[in-house]
Amino acid sequence: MILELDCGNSFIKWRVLEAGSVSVVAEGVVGSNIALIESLLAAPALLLTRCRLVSVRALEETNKLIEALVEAFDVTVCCATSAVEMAGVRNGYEDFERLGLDRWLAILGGYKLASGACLVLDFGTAATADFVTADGEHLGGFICPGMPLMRNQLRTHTRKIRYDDAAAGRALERVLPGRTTAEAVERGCMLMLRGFVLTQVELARSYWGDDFMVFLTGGDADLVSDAVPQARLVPDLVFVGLAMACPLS
Ligand SMILES: Nc1ncnc2c1ncn2[C@@H]1O[C@H](COP(=O)(O)OP(=O)(O)O)[C@@H](O)[C@H]1O
Ligand SMILES: CC(C)(COP(=O)(O)O)[C@@H](O)C(=O)NCCC(=O)O
Ligand SMILES: [K+]
Repeated sequence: MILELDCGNSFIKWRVLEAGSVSVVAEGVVGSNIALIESLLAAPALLLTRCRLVSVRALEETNKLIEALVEAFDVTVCCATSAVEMAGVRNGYEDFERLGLDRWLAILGGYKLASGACLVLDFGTAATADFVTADGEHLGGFICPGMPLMRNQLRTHTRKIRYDDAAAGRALERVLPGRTTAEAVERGCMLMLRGFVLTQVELARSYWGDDFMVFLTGGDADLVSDAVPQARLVPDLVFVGLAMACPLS
């Protein structure tokens, strides 16, 4: 079985595939290396032989995780790395290694699924947008704070914005003007993200007319999906690209 990991700034997304197949045997989201190992040990009947991973974390942190995986499961690990060009896509960054690896993999996945021009939007700790033309030219993209960063900035830089997670969860059931602090902040930040999305779609339309696909991914993608009904919500888009960057024969 193959262990796949997407190590973002806030969470590690993991899943296990049957070797030589696309069927997902187990999956989860965890907050730390230790929690990952514990979840994998707790999952029944996993026979891990290989692992592929992408990380936007510091090298030292990623290496610690790899060591822990090798020690616990004796897996062979393949780490996705940057490239100037892959699967028909040319990295648009001046310095290709500076483009976040999660973005690069989501771009590869999006271009493959679209077979044409695409706009890839990822809503994690940060929110990112990336533009790829029909002939595989990555034009670059945009980065702004995602939902967790926006709400935490308000909580830590004001005296009176304080509310708990339960109130935050309830607040997002509707988008009427907020009548509590939780509602006002949670809905305000969500509308910021939706505004970001609409701006990106407008830009893509100015380049390509209606001839492009929009992909939404990342843990908070469902918060914006109503704003772009034409978009495809692909929660595992980074994993699609990961399989392309780390083929395991
Ligand atoms: N099962 C889940 N576990 C944790 N966070 C989740 C989950 N589903 C959605 N989220 C949301 O996803 C966001 C984090 O997105 P993610 O793509 O994992 O970020 P990153 O890649 O930066 O670690 C959080 O704001 C959280 O509210
Ligand atoms: C933009 C990101 C912080 C997004 O990370 P995430 O929200 O998925 O944890 C990450 O892709 C990154 O660290 N990129 C390097 C800078 C860049 O892409 O220009
Ligand atoms: K991510």
